[in-house]
Amino acid sequence: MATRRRRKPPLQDAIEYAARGVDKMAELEVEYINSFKGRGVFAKAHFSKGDFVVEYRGQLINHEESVRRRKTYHRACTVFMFDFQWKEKTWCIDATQEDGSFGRLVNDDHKRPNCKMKRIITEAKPHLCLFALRDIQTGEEITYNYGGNDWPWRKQAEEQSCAADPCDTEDPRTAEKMAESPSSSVMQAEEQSCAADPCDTEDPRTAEKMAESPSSCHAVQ
Ligand SMILES: C[S@@+](CC[C@H](N)C(=O)[O-])C[C@H]1O[C@@H](n2cnc3c(N)ncnc32)[C@H](O)[C@@H]1O
Repeated sequence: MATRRRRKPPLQDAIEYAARGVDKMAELEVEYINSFKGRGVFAKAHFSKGDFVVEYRGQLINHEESVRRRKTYHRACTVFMFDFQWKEKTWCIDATQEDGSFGRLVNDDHKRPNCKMKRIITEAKPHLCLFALRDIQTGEEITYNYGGNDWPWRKQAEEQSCAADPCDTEDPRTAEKMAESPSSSVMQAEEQSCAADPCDTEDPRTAEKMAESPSSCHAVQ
């Protein structure tokens, strides 16, 4: 009789990947989509609702340092800086470096995202991880809602979908709109809790650390 492999609790899975600093290479791939969206991350395997998908990896820096860096970076790069709350302070994952990691290449979908960004704590450090909001089929693009409402590409995507010619030609307005983009990210991360997924078994280290942090959602505004 065939035995079904027991699914690893998603929080435990995320903690292990975060500790190793690697991505799910067998289950994810990066593809170039078009000149409007750039690259994106796609599922090479099925993900079940609640699964850990990928970490938004980068340098963990404090608020002062993120303010300083934002002044020096090109504005288009600041979209790779993800602010979040931890221990009643604002922190930032700076993923501006092209380091080959997948999380930084996940695109925004504010209408029908298939993942949600959550904060986990392991080894006394916060990590931002994407978890599946629903089952994700092989071939689907991994997306999450960056939050906010004024990301330039959202308006442009609507304009494009109304346009008669949907062909993929470079739009000079993109660069302009990117330059107008907000200088600080308004993406959102909430804490991954075991209650969110009844399949999770509690990691004592994490639970302990999570208890230290505020229990509310971590809206980044
Ligand atoms: C964090 S990066 C994501 C990876 C990016 N696509 C790339 O190739 O480097 C965010 C950038 O991706 C693009 N992007 C993200 N979501 C998008 C969407 N839904 N439609 C169009 N462009 C999007 C925007 O240019 C944005 O500045």
